[in-house]
Amino acid sequence: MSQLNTIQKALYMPFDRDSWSKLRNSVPLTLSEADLAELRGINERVSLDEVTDIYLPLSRLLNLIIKNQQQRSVVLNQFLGQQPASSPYIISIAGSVAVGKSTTARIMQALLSHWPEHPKVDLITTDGFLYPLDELKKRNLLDRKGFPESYDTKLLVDFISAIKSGEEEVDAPLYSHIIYDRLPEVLKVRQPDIVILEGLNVLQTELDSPKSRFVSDFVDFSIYVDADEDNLRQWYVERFLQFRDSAFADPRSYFKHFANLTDAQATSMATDIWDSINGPNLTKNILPTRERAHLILKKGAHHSMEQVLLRK
Ligand SMILES: Nc1ncnc2c1ncn2[C@@H]1O[C@H](COP(=O)(O)OP(=O)(O)O)[C@@H](O)[C@H]1O
Ligand SMILES: CC(C)(COP(=O)(O)O)[C@@H](O)C(=O)NCCC(=O)O
Repeated sequence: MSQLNTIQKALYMPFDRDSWSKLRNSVPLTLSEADLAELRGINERVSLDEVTDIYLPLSRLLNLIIKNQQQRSVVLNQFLGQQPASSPYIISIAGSVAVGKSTTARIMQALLSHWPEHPKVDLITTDGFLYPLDELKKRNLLDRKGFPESYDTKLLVDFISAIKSGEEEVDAPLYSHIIYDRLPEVLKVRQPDIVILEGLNVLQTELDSPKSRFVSDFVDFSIYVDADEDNLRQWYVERFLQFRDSAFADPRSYFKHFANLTDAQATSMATDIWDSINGPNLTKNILPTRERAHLILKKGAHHSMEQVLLRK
């Protein structure tokens, strides 16, 4: 198990995989292998053991926390003599590029929506809030994608505020890794019970004005998916090689000229992108937000979760 740093010792209770998995307390395994196949994202490596050992206890914990929140609304009802306005429960998932945020988010979405209450769970990714490609070019930010200044943070904060206010319908902008740009269509968010907001920037507080609000002001429970940089670089390179064989081969792909790279060329290009953009962004802007999360999931080699830190 990794050693805790000083701040982690102060704030978190650590669990190794074995002790965390026991906290599942017989939650039924609600996903079949067939369901899992849908969730595996780009490569098919998520194991059923990972879901049982890590994600089912997490689903149980969130179920208890959310039920507790509902109790609070019963208390408020008694106090006010009227039902308080309803608003969705917001879970955020942060972490480096290629750590597996979107895979984690999709597993959580599936598990949470399988609860007996069948909550409506919407998944939003913050890449939709990157400035459109033309705007990034205008601002000379093409080499800074993923850095705080590459996001329209005001749009993101206004969006999450509208969702939390319980507005009937809110539009979420969508990003495409194929065209490397915002899509013309939007996702209509219509009063879900739970929202999972996934992105490397969800715990960040760098905004333009001191009066600004942060995404975290609207988030009820935050998760940081953590891994050592050597693993992250390797997963980034592996995903780049997979993209070369799939997404880059799409004629609409912004990177279609990469489709014919040899393994060695693609590996060297992905390593360069990591070392010049995603690695520095991790060190400067993402990793420093880790200890703001309510829960840290620490992955070891092969995406296997080896430690869970839960806020005391
Ligand atoms: N639990 C997992 N087991 C195996 N592979 C995984 C797992 N989570 C993610 N991956 C793989 O790691 C890479 C990055 O995952 P992804 O979810 O796209 O990351 P992010 O959204 O953080 O950029 C992808 O190739 C994905 O298939
Ligand atoms: C769009 C992103 C900032 C989002 O990160 P992700 O959702 O993959 O974690 C990232 O995938 C990205 O494009 N980074 C810039 C350098 C690169 O092409 O990887």
